Amino acid sequence: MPTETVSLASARYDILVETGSLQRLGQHVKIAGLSGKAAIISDDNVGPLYLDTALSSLTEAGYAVTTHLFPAGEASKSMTRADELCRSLVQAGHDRSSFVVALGGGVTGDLAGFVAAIYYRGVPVVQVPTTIVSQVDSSVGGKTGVNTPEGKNLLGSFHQPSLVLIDPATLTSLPPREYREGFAEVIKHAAIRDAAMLAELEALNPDDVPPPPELLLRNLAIKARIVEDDEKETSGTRALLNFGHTIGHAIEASVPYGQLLHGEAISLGIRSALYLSEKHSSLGASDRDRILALLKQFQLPLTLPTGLTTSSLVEKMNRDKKFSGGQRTFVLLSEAGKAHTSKEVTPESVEEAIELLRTPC
Ligand SMILES: NC(=O)c1ccc[n+]([C@@H]2O[C@H](COP(=O)([O-])OP(=O)(O)OC[C@H]3O[C@@H](n4cnc5c(N)ncnc54)[C@H](O)[C@@H]3O)[C@@H](O)[C@H]2O)c1
Ligand SMILES: O=C(O)C(=O)C[C@@H](O)[C@H](O)[C@H](O)COP(=O)(O)O
Ligand SMILES: [Zn+2]
Repeated sequence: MPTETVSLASARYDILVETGSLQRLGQHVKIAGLSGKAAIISDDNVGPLYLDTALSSLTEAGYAVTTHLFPAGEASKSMTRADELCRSLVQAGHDRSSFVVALGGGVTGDLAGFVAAIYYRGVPVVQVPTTIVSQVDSSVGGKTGVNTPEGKNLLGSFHQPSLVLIDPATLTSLPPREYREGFAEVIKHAAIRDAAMLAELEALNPDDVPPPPELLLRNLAIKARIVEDDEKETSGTRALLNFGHTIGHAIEASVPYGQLLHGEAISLGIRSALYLSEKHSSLGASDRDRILALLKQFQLPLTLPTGLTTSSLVEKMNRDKKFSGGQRTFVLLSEAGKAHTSKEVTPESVEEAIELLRTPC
């Protein structure tokens, strides 16, 4: 089976990508060495579609399984839902020998991963991602957590999965908007590390679902290598995965959670980050236009929703986890495929980069 392995000082795990692999979840979990009772956490869109398959496969492999559903959507990435899920696991008799299976998109992966990170001070988690965002990005690397009204992912923990099992066939049930939003992260990976992949994405028809499994595998491998370099975002390499997120997260958190999908907010953030890259790094207009054209190809938004003031976005942005001790760090491109962090971006440029989003593209 096409596999990537993530090797960290603290953990080593496989990412398996194969059509139909959800039916063999139990076997793969066994090979990964997990024992104990399984708690599958999923949302109420994904549950009705894939819970039976996951449950049967784990049961056939000899696992006792309980299931825990929560309401779909970004608003569920909250401490309240994490608390409810933890209590539901306690009530279902899970103890330190249990493990969590996160079955769903990035919201499920982040929330269930966070539950696993804190449950009885930590139990293993298996990530079974079912969206583009989660298959190429959120299931890999161990960032788990929840939002607060003040900002995205402000509470959380690094908790690496024991296994990531990707079944690209699950993407066929995604509504078109939820399918396309994921390409913001796919394009981000190519933009920061692999200019050649931009051409492959240009050749992709957004209506051909699912995308080639090998493209998913190579795209998530970009993230896996960065995480191996800097697991906990301490040296600066992992911060590159935040390209487009500084302003993007501020926008996402400034409208009611879920109004803008994560990838849609990141598309806006990428437009701003391209502007800053031209102004404060060496990004050329042709690379900028190529990346903007790709975002358009996947019908991602490039203009701000109405009613957001620049000052309120700047205020939200100042809580970004890359900013500390009064130092503002941005991720810029020097050219397509090459990213770096910079502390040179001025407040005036940030305001311009936000104002730009009020103009058509
Ligand atoms: N931890 C990380 O490194 C990381 C990376 C990227 C994004 N994220 C987080 O991921 C979240 C966004 O993830 P997302 O875009 O997958 O959102 P999501 O999990 O909310 O999924 C989007 C929608 O699609 C539905 N859905 C999921 N899979 C489906 C399927 N196969 N068929 C039909 N419907 C399906 C969901 O129920 C939901 O309504 C954000 O909270 C973001 O912050 C985290
Ligand atoms: O894994 C990472 O590191 C990323 O930055 C990936 C991002 O796509 C993702 O949205 C992540 O959750 C953002 O991290 P945060 O630390 O800014 O919350
Ligand atoms: Zn993201």
